[in-house]
This record gives sequence, C-alpha cells and structure tokens, in this order.
Amino acid sequence: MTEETTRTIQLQPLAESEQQVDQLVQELVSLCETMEIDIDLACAKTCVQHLLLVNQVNQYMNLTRIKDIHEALVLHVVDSLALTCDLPIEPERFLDMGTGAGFPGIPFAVYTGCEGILLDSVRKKVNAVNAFIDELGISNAHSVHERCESYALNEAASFDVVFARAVGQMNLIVEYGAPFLEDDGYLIVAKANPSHDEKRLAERTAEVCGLELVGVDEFDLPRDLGHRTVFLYQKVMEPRVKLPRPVGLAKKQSLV
Ligand SMILES: C[S@@+](CC[C@H](N)C(=O)[O-])C[C@H]1O[C@@H](n2cnc3c(N)ncnc32)[C@H](O)[C@@H]1O
Repeated sequence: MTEETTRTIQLQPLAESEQQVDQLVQELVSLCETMEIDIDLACAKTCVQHLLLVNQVNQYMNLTRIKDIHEALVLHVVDSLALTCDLPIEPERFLDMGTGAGFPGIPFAVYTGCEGILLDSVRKKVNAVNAFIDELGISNAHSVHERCESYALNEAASFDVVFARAVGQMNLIVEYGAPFLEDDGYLIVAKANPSHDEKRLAERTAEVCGLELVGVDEFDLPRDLGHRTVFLYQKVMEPRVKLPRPVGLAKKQSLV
C-alpha cells in the first residue's frame, strides 16, 4: 500500500480568516441566486468550509484537479447543489455513488437535511470524507468504503434518490444505480454533453433495468464553466436481469 492510501487524515484549522470565509459564503450565495437555488447562510458556510477542507487535504492527497477556489465553488459546490433543482420528491434517504471528495453528496446532504450514504471504492477518499463529515458536524451523512456492485447486495431497494457525478458512462450509472432504488425511486444522472450513442445505450440499459426516463433538464453553469444535462429516471418495474452483476462486469460488458 502506498503512503497516500494508508495516511490518516488529520485536519488542521482552516488557514483562511473568518473574513475570507464570509466573502466566499457571499460569493456562493450570489452564484446560487443566478441558478435559482435558495440557499441560507448556514448551509452556504458549511459548503464553503467543506471545499476549503478538500483544498487542505488536496495538498498531500489527490482529491481534485480543480485548485482555484472560485472555480471550485462553481464546479464542485454549485454543480452539486444544482441536482436539488431536479428533485420531484423530498428524499428520505439518498445514495451518492462514487463520491470522491464528497461531491455531490456533502452539499446535497447539507442543503436537503436528508439522510445519505456517500459511497466510494477508494479507502483514502472515504477516510477523507468521513473526516470532513465529523469536522463539519454533518450528522445526516455517512461515508462507506465499498464498490457499488457489492454494496447493492446488502442495500437493495433502500434509497428513494440515487445519483452519481463523473463516475462513468450513463449506461454504467444506470446499471449501478437501479438495484439501489425503491419502487418509484429516482436516479439522477448529470452529464456535460453526452453523445447520441451514450444516451441511446443508457436508454436501452434503463429499459432492461426497470427504469423509465421521466425528465431531462439542461442548464449552463455560471461564469461559462460548463453545460449540464440532467437525466431523471424512475424505477417503474423490476429489472429483467439479475442485478447487481458481479463486480467489474458492467464496465467490461454493457448489458445491452
Ligand atoms: C472522477 S471521481 C468523481 C468524484 C465525485 N463524484 C465528483 O464528482 O467530484 C469518480 C469516483 O468514483 C469512484 N468509483 C468508480 N467506480 C466505482 C464503483 N464501482 N463503486 C464505487 N465507487 C466507484 C472512484 O473511486 C472515484 O472516487
């Protein structure tokens, strides 16, 4: 095991002054306004503190390539919070598949107050996310070290909202997400500009997995930092195949 894998996460007090944090909080609130996301100051502050802790740990552990804090406010925090705009229900329990440094899971948990599991297959990331959650006192989120395919064996039909950001092609997310959904539960897949072929493969995979595409939303992130298409799937029937398939198979061989 590398030093990075085993290293314990020891968070330090933030290097930024209260004034600097408050400026970032105001910046986040303004960015959210442009996206019609209604965020209160306490929630914005926790999201900013999370981002600053990610930056701190990123000095010695590779968690994100986005180093500029103002860009990260948009590309990590606003992008995560934007998922809440497409929610057709008030979720009771959500799953973030492949959370990395806690995106979108931590901003989503803080904003909605809903119980959530932040899942990742890389232990050092889960250790970091658990340290962030403890430090920020977020009692409704928990991070788990496991692969989607194996976690689904014990947590089948346990979530009413499931999402993943930047974890892979849409068909992969659909296959990973389907077994976790309760009847009528929702899978949210946010992509930049998926190709026609990627969308078509996801559509056919969704049919096999018992999901129906019930909504598509498109928007641009502030400051011209990207375009997003959000696909909303609902579980409408049982899958036609046994899910989850063995670990790694979804990546090697698509379902359809
Ligand atoms: C590119 S990162 C994105 C992280 C985060 N969602 C974000 O948007 O910043 C993809 C993450 O998915 C995790 N991942 C990939 N395949 C996975 C699987 N089968 N089960 C659980 N986590 C997985 C990786 O370890 C990695 O942390």
